[in-house]
Amino acid sequence: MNKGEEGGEDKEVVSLQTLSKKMDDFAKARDWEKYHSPRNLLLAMVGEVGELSEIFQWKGEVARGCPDWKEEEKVHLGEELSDVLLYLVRLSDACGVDLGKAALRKIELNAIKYPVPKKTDDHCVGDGEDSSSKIKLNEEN
Ligand SMILES: Nc1ccn([C@H]2C[C@H](O)[C@@H](COP(=O)(O)OP(=O)(O)OP(=O)(O)O)O2)c(=O)n1
Repeated sequence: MNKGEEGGEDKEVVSLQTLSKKMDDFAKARDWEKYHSPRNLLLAMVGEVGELSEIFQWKGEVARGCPDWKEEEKVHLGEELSDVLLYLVRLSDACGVDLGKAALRKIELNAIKYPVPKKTDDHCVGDGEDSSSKIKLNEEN
């Protein structure tokens, strides 16, 4: 773990490598590596996504930042998000995929697929054209 360069002492940057190493140590110490096959890890992760979904089930729309949630609900949310992330990191390792590198590459691909609208397209907002024509303009680029 590294301290954030600009943050204070409490701003720790947690790397994917740190999580990966800790999961590896956790599994080795318990002799659980034999259970951590790609398929098992995928199923475990999907199970945790289900547990994460349960937290949101029947709540209706939730505002960004979950401002109305009780502290214990936020703690529970953090636990379920962590379970998903930890299994995802472990699954990537089990498949020989460098998740950090793959994710950075994917962000670049996303930016190519969904380019930022050109400034000339933006002027149509408030120029009397509706938003559907703006979307059309963007799609033509
Ligand atoms: N074979 C296992 C079992 C657990 N874990 C780790 C990864 C997860 O972070 C967490 C999952 O533990 P549980 O299966 O006990 O799931 P929960 O913590 O969600 O508990 P519960 O399902 O009782 O709410 O433990 C693991 O690496 N390998």
